[in-house]
Amino acid sequence: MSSPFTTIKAFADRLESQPVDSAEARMAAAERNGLLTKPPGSLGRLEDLAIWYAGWRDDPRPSLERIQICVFAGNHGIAARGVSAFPPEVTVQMVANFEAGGAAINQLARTFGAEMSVVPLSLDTPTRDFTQDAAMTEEELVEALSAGWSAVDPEADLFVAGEMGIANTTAAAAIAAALFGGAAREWVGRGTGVDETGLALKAAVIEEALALHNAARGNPLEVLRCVGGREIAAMTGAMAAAREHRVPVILDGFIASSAAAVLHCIRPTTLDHVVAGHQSGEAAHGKLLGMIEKSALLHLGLRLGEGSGAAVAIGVLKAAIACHSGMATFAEAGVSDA
Ligand SMILES: Cc1cc2ncn([C@H]3O[C@H](COP(=O)(O)O)[C@@H](O)[C@H]3O)c2cc1C
Ligand SMILES: O=C(O)c1cccnc1
Repeated sequence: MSSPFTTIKAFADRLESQPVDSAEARMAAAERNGLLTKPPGSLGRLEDLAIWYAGWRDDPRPSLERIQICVFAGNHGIAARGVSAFPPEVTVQMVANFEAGGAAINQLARTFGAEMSVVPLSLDTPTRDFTQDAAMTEEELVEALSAGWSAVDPEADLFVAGEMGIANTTAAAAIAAALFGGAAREWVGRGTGVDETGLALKAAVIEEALALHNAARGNPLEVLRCVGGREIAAMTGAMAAAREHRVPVILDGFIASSAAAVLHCIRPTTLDHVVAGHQSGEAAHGKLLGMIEKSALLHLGLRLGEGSGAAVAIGVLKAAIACHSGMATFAEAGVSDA
């Protein structure tokens, strides 16, 4: 499927009129939840998850059959500043690993019954070093948003966006700092494992970028263009497309959350179809989730990306839906109600 926009403005306009969930299905699911053979509220967040999912699928007794994980890959000019513990050629090497089935996300996709695809985005042309120039031109941003948009299967019943891009925790932290303010130091983390000097370098690089791109602040898509990356923009486009098709999304870690934050800052309701799968070990992820008003399902200390934390959370959503749609009601089971 191709994307329905060819300009940044047309993408932004598209966000103005996106569908909402089915209140009828959501309310019917809440009613069903109250009839199931368990003390009220005893399945905790699983109950909320099933009801949320039912609303987006327009089905009070939904199932989860067609799960899509899409891993977007991009290269970053900022990698040349030494902000990652790994060299930039790892991005393309990991793409080959995804294609061969050898990465963590391959195993998780198989474990949770998801279809996984990889979308490399102009890997031979890294974004520009955003301390010197905007990371992307307008055309490049539109191309990346479109690639993400087009990657979403409208027939999927759940979508996860993952990413691979050496140095992208620096881009994600720059986006977060530009959108939400605060010192760069508060938004940086160790990514692939940089030391204290590396952390200080990341913060310094981001401060330089914020000074250069100060005019972009207040315009979330311009922030994405100036300090983001192709795979991050693709995740933004994909999450918006999922909303267009009423496909619920499980959000991955810090980098995916920076892509989601762009949508949140355009309008917070653009993330109503999104649930946070996990809180990653990247230092500022908890703070970023707070900014986008999401509370993570899992806290496992993962700090990988690739969609891995979201993939593990698919298991939680499956558990929620299995209970909600499969359990007997008090009347059906002949169990005495309170
Ligand atoms: C082998 C390998 C596999 C990965 N899979 C995801 N990432 C993760 O690490 C990168 C972000 O960290 P930084 O900003 O420090 O470069 C991203 O590619 C992210 O997806 C990986 C990193 C490596 C080295
Ligand atoms: O939270 C993430 O997305 C993350 C953290 C560290 C490295 N790569 C990704």
